Amino acid sequence: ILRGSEARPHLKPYMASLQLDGQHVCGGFLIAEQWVLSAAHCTEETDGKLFQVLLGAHSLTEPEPHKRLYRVRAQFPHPGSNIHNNKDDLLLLQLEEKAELNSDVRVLPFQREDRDVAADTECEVAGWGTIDHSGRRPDKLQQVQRPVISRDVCNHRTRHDGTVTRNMMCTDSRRKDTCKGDSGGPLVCDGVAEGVVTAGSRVCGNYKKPAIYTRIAPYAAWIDSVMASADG
Ligand SMILES: NCc1cccc(NC(=O)c2cccc3[nH]c(C(N)=O)cc23)c1
Repeated sequence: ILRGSEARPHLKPYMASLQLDGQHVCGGFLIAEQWVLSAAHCTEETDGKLFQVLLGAHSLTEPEPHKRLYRVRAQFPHPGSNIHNNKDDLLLLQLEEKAELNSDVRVLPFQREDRDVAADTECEVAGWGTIDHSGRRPDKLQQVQRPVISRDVCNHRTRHDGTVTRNMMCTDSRRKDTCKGDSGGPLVCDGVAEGVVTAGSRVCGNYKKPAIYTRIAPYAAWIDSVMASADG
């Protein structure tokens, strides 16, 4: 998160850190006791290894009362996701066991009504992604509030030039923005997860490249079917 602020500890108890060998790679969030939603692009450089999922954390390194690392039983990238574009950039992770829910670990509801969030709506995004252009990484969860911009503005030829589909949404990226390592985290508007951070053009903090999110509502049926079909 560029030019955000430290989140109030454990006030976003749905936040997950997807880790490999103890390193934060991507964000994610708890959508059910045994399920985390993130971005399919996060698996690009994992060489087939399964993530571990850190829940209940504010600091990535300090001991905290309800912080716990969960193993992943299975990972389900959306079948339409691919490395060449941002389409269907969603990843479902089934935890080895149900997460223990408590004051620091909580499920976040996601939007099921497929209707665009109005432009200028202020939404919040959080993550342990890079906090400056030198790629510095935070120890503590960061957050930033960003206004939604219309798909038409986001698709202007000087911005994302028509690549933003109806299954995506955008927020203004002037100065304050998402960045490397924030992918997979939720865009929360009025307490509901409306989108999942995607790297898009990978650019951070440049108003000409608004942040792009995969809208969740169009994928509610896919999410429900994967959760229903997986064992346990
Ligand atoms: N503001 C939109 C936004 C949201 C989330 C992430 C990103 N930016 C990256 O993720 C990124 C940035 C720079 C070099 C990078 N290299 C790689 C990579 N996978 O090799 C990713 C990146 C941008």
